[in-house]
Amino acid sequence: MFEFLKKPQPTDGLQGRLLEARGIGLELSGRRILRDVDMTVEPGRITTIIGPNGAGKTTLLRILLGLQAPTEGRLLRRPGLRIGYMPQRIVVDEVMPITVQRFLALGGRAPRDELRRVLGEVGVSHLLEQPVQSVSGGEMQRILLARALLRRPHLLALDEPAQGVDVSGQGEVFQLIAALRDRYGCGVVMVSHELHLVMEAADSVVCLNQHVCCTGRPEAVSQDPAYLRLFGHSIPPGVAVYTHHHDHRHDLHGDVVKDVAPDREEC
Ligand SMILES: Nc1ncnc2c1ncn2[C@@H]1O[C@H](COP(=O)(O)OP(=O)(O)OP(=O)(O)O)[C@@H](O)[C@H]1O
Repeated sequence: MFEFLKKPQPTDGLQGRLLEARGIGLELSGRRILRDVDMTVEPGRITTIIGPNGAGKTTLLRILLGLQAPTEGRLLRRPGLRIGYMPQRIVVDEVMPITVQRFLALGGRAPRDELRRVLGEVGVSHLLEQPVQSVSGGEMQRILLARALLRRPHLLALDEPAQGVDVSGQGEVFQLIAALRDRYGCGVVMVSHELHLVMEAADSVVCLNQHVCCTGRPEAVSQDPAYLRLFGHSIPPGVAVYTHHHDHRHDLHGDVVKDVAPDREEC
């Protein structure tokens, strides 16, 4: 944990929110990663960060969680906030096979009943004794989600929770997240590329491209000119458009879409 989070964090003006970022910026090795980002995360609401590849979404999430120190701005956190974090990827040792039970217990003490409970909540309690190396990509996402629930979080922070899940299963993952939010009464902050599902499932959307291009309710964001410039279909062929996961290249009107971010200054 970084020193700046060990110091008492200012909580003035949080007004019931779980987290608030004010003017957050990050420069690494002389390169601007984020600038002047304001956003809030509220209890009982799903806030989703979207944006093109390299927009700084994962980095912003890590800053919100205190895993990365910003170089500018202030972060306000509710005192005693318990966070369950599901990272974008996790390295599983192929040489030392461990069961799902052992894997979930790595973070600390957790009774077997508790492990079974969280796995049950995400629909994979049958995997408890299975080697973690043998589970499918979609099952692994659920196991990581279960791991994030172990601390009975006030805030669930999810980095691409539907990554590696086939299209038909992605909707189920989003429904599951909404159900967990209802069950735990927690806030959710997540990063996602599944724009169609985000627009259905989020209470609030932050469209990021180094800075906040637009933010608000999904209906408003999906009509915003900045959003349409980044993701819209009215963009001429050949202009970079991001509608899905970064490994996918999209063919717009026969033109290969380039895998580079659009003009960052203008979103
Ligand atoms: N530790 C680091 N040192 C230098 N540059 C970094 C570091 N971490 C991230 N970056 C850069 O910051 C930018 C934002 O990365 P980040 O992973 O936050 O983007 P993202 O929006 O989550 O992208 P994606 O959609 O591809 O996952 C990238 O250009 C990345 O190379």
